[in-house]
Amino acid sequence: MRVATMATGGIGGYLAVKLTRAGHEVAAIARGPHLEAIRRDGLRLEGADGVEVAHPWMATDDPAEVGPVDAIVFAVKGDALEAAARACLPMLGPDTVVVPFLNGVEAADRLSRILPPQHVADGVTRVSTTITAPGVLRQTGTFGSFHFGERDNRPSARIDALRQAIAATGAEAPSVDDIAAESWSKFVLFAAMSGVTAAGRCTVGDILAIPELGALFRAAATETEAVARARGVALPPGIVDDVWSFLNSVPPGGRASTAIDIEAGRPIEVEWVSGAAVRLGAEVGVPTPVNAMLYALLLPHRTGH
Ligand SMILES: NC(=O)C1=CN([C@@H]2O[C@H](COP(=O)(O)OP(=O)(O)OC[C@H]3O[C@@H](n4cnc5c(N)ncnc54)[C@H](OP(=O)(O)O)[C@@H]3O)[C@@H](O)[C@H]2O)C=CC1
Ligand SMILES: CC(C)(CO)C(=O)C(=O)O
Repeated sequence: MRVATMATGGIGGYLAVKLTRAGHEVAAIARGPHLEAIRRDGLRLEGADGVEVAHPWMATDDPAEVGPVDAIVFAVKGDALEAAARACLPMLGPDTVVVPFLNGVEAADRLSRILPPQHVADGVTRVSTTITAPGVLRQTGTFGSFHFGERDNRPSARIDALRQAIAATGAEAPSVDDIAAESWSKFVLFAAMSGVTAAGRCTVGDILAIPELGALFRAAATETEAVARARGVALPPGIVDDVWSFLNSVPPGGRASTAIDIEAGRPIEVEWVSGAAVRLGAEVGVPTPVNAMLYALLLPHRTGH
């Protein structure tokens, strides 16, 4: 397949390495020193499968050089979505699928305001990866799953092709019956994990070990579950217990990417995570006081330092 990663950070870079090494033509969209390093040395992933280096088919900051691709793995931070989406336009062919893996539940709607909606699918990932130096990515833990589908859940050859390509690399890419339920299930986890680990400057191990923090996490997750159900999302029963169980698969020192970003002084996605839980709850009359408190505590750090 010909796949573009817009862009080639933690998520896009992880898939760029895996798909390139599996023989696919990957156009890695990146910029600045990160792009220079990828061009010079390739992209290095230090992770669950050891050290893997890949030299993508193309590495560029100009999507017009790439031309139409089969699929775009769309993974930039929430605040960068609009500009990155506009930059994707030259890579759209007649049946190109754009799969967003951003945290939060609003990326597909936001993309559909910029790209022709028939190109936009929806997706969610559970993996923990970060850029540690130009051209270098580090994965924390061993989990790595990618769940995606057409927004109306119809069968789709283009989704199946990308799913098979990712699954063949050893990452999990199961078929998805209800992508909205999948996205919101991750959001129930992530809004709580992001809010608590970033605002509390703590780890998943702390959440599991300190009953007061565990209760805060569960209260935040319970609110987000209520928001989802009020919006008509068919979440599985016991979702808060499920996300609690997921915490046990994260290494004790693990944190949400929001917490890693805040510590590094980078902008954080608070508007699209805790802020979205509050905003989307208010739209359907569901109070979210715990998420509102976490949102308020994180707002001063929104733009990094
Ligand atoms: N990393 C993780 O473990 C997980 C992340 N997610 C979500 O995935 C999304 C992406 O996160 P992640 O991969 O970590 O982000 P990163 O910050 O690692 O990567 C994003 C990259 O996009 C680049 N970029 C942004 N806009 C453009 C552009 N217009 N042209 C070229 N490059 C651009 C950034 O460059 P620059 O630095 O120059 O701005 C950066 O290198 C987020 O919503 C995140 O919450 C979800 C699950 C896990
Ligand atoms: C919680 C986690 C690690 C799961 O993939 C994540 O999404 C993030 O840190 O951004």
